[in-house]
Amino acid sequence: MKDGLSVNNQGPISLRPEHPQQRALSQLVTEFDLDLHGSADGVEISGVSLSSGAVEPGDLYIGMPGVRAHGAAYAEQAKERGAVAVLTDDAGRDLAAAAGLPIVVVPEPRAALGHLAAWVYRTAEEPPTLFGVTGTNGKTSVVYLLSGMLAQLGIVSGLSSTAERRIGDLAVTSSLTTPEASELHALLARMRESEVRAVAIEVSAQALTRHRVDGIVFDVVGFTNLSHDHFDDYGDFDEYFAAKRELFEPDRARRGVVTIDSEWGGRLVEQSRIPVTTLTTRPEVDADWRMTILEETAGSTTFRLDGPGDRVLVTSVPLLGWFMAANAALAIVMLVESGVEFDMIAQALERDGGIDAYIPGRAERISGDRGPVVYIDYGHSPDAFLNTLAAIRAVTPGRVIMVFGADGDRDTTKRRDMGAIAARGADIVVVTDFHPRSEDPASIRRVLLEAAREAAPEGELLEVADPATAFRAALALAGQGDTILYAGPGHEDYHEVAGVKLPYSARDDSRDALREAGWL
Ligand SMILES: CC(=O)N[C@H]1[C@@H](OP(=O)(O)OP(=O)(O)OC[C@H]2O[C@@H](n3ccc(=O)[nH]c3=O)[C@H](O)[C@@H]2O)O[C@H](CO)[C@@H](O)[C@@H]1O[C@H](C)C(=O)N[C@@H](C)C(=O)N[C@H](CCC(=O)O)C(=O)O
Ligand SMILES: Nc1ncnc2c1ncn2[C@@H]1O[C@H](COP(=O)(O)OP(=O)(O)OP(=O)(O)O)[C@@H](O)[C@H]1O
Repeated sequence: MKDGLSVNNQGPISLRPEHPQQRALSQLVTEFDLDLHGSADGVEISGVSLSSGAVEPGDLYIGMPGVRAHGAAYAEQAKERGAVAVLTDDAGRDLAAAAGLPIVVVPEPRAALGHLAAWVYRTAEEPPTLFGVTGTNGKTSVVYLLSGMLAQLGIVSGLSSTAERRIGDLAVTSSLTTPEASELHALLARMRESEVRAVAIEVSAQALTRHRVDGIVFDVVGFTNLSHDHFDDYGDFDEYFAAKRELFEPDRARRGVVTIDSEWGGRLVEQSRIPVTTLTTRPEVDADWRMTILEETAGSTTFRLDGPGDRVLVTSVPLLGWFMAANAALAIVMLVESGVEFDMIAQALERDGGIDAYIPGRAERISGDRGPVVYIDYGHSPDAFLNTLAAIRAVTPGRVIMVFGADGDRDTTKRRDMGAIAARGADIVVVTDFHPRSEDPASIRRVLLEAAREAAPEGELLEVADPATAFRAALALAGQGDTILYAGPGHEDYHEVAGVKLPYSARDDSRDALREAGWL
């Protein structure tokens, strides 16, 4: 494949090693004491894939049971693309038989995948410094802030986030927040080829529940916060928290940094079984590290970080909102916990006049010097709305206009809170569609509109189904001094309606709208 990029028919391109090493299937079977059917003689594996469309020659194809299909049913397709063996469960053995490849049977392929992929790609041998970030909001931001500061420190780094997987200038768009373990270990192997010395990885609750980070021991893990999201996957806060807490276990990480602004941070410190350092942004909370906001503007946030042993640093992030400073502080403490000298960090940031980081689609300002300020954001939870709206209000002399929707086929219980928070925090609310997927878009809008109307009966409320038209409606109402927050689409380049991904980039289209209006 061109430049070592592989095409996956179920998602975007993924990064795999350009010079894969071969390992004998027989050795894998012995090392993991696996149940082999067929002969492993002379079979050499050079990669692992769980999607038939992403298989490359030499791959071990993982036939995994899924929600819609059993992956073993695609074993013949995998063979056509060059798979040399199949790993599946009991139910998959017969399904995969027609491919005529050696079959390894394990009770639960997903649970075996991480460790097998680590072995095939040799990612446990001399790994780079590994940072993992979890929490409801702020993961992507912390990962980019870590990556930005690592570059400022002269350390070659890579990252895996909801937006992109990135190695230096090479970036591919992500489909999942945390990739499946086969893809993650392939990415790490590719990073090793590029002599990456540190990697920042966003770890979702689903990744922990679904074994996507198995086979990895993080050097430092960080926790941002926990608020209402993903109650479709986890029944309540306790279950959701328990999934995230997994990252703070000795088999997953060596040290942790926990933001203890919320009750959940405190609980994590109590329950964590690895050594943790604490961070707060709240004056009344006692913690090892403290972040204090010094100045907030529309384009940057200046803060002070105080740590043990009279360590003090004053710096800024080129991003909106106290929470971005909190994310930056977390990233700095994670660097310190990984062994980087605090003074070196302070010197690099002072030399460069602050933290150098660009985060695609996170409160990203797309407007120019004239006209309303416009931010495109990825926030899609009540807490993200609350924080971003408060940050915008603090720097907006005029009116705050918010455009948003709620995604279909995802946690429906957060919608009313999203509608109410938007109506209370903005002067004008424009409810639009945002990935309705298989749901009726009008019903989603109705819930948001009703909640918004109840929360702010006097507020100005518009309903515009089409996102591009909705943004233009907001822009028509905005002038100099006003701010538009378009929350939801962030970095994304599609709008998913009834199972079809239609091309739509809120960033590009909204820039076009600003041009049409003469503001750019
Ligand atoms: C509910 C869930 O976790 N689904 C994941 C699951 O899909 P599935 O069970 O439906 O798979 P399936 O379609 O039945 O197929 C079964 C198997 O056959 C394989 N197959 C299928 C068809 C084919 O032609 N060839 C083939 O090989 C598939 O690769 C799969 O291994 O396995 C797929 C392959 O890895 C994942 O992409 C998919 O994640 C979906 C897209 C998803 O939305 N997951 C969400 C819940 C998620 O993980 N989100 C978190 C958090 C995000 C956040 O913080 O906001 C994340 O980390 O992204
Ligand atoms: N520390 C924080 N506390 C509260 N809200 C935050 C914080 N950091 C970011 N946010 C809000 O959440 C939005 C999403 O940020 P970010 O993408 O970094 O989070 P995330 O955890 O990666 O979410 P996802 O996994 O869905 O991408 C931001 O645009 C902002 O509105």
